Amino acid sequence: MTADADQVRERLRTVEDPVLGEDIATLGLIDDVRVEDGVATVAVAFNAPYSGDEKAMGDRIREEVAALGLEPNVTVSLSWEDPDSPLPDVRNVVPIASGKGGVGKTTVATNLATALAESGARVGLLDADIYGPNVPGMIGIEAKPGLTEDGKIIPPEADGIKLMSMAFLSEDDTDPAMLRGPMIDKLLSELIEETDWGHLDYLLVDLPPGTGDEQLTLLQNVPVTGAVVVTTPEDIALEDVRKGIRMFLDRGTPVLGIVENMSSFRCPSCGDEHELYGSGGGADVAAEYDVPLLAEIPMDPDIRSGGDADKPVTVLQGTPAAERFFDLRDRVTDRVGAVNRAKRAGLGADSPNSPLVASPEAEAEASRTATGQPGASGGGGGGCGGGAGGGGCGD
Ligand SMILES: Nc1ncnc2c1ncn2[C@@H]1O[C@H](COP(=O)(O)OP(=O)(O)OP(=O)(O)O)[C@@H](O)[C@H]1O
Repeated sequence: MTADADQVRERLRTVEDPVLGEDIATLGLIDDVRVEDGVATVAVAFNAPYSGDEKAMGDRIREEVAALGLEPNVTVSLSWEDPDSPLPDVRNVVPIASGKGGVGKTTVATNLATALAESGARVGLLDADIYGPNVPGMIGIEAKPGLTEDGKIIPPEADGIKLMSMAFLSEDDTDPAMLRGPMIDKLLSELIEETDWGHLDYLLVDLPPGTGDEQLTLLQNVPVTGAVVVTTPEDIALEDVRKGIRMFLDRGTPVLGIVENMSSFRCPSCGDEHELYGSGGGADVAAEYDVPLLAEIPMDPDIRSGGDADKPVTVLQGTPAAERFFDLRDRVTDRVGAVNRAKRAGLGADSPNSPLVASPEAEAEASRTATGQPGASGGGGGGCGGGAGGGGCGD
């Protein structure tokens, strides 16, 4: 006798989520199971294409279905997507931020974009650095955007990455030095919403450095999945990175993790890595806020020459630097997956194993409430409760 949909569902209770610590059925990650003509179609609420964790769970589902004598067909359901999003065809928006300039934010954004595209993901890169839009130079895109019949901007494409940049607007009368808050809001919103991105798995946004208006505009206007915060190991940069992390957490936007760039110097002659500015700073800040340290990228002549030659290092495969960016890609996609699944499962920051982190402000509010002290905010804190159905963090 062939197994029915209920038996398949029951069997899928043996498939554990490697991050959230429970099985995918209990977490509510199975949207639908149908059995027809010996084929079991299982629709899962995964949303991080090319995540190793999600691929592994997909394989486990296939194994269990096959063990019931059925042919597995695993599909990804997107029923939880927010139909009101200005970017309904973009699965994940991931800003790359830094507390201060010059720490390698653009280098990380371009290399991560290239590494994602290399794995087969559909990738967009938005260079939102109003004061120094340098992504087109770094990535080697010379083409200019076009226009669709209905007036949407068509982003130029290179190495599988669709790119929009403030630099494309600089030929008109837009002098960045003259831009003020509302104009920046308008330009950034236009760049995001008026671009015909098509279907994207990941839209990376190279934010301007700092914790000001532009960053907040982005957080208000698009549903951000989670941010990557870039720092160098020096103390001053680490103080800046704290501000950057708090900016996201206070607004209920998940932080995917920290990248410590230029964490050491890779000597091109001997291949050894030497620590120039001390070590462990990025790891300490990551531990302080309970977010992962996603990568420690050395200062590496391959990276600089890659950027200067208009080719990110991940294109120049086989270098030690390129490997670091491939590892970063794998950590980022897994974190994106974990954050989305936690939101879908309704696991807030206070749930064990949740990848979501409460903001320091929300924690302080919670402890004030617990000790009966009057609270400072009337709005219930930032937090990241994240319910199913596309609500919660980052929206
Ligand atoms: N790991 C690295 N090894 C060698 N050079 C690096 C590395 N990271 C960044 N650089 C170089 O440092 C310079 C600054 O990097 P980048 O432009 O990425 O910084 P940024 O944080 O985006 O700066 P800004 O805030 O000014 O936009 C570039 O010339 C880049 O090639």
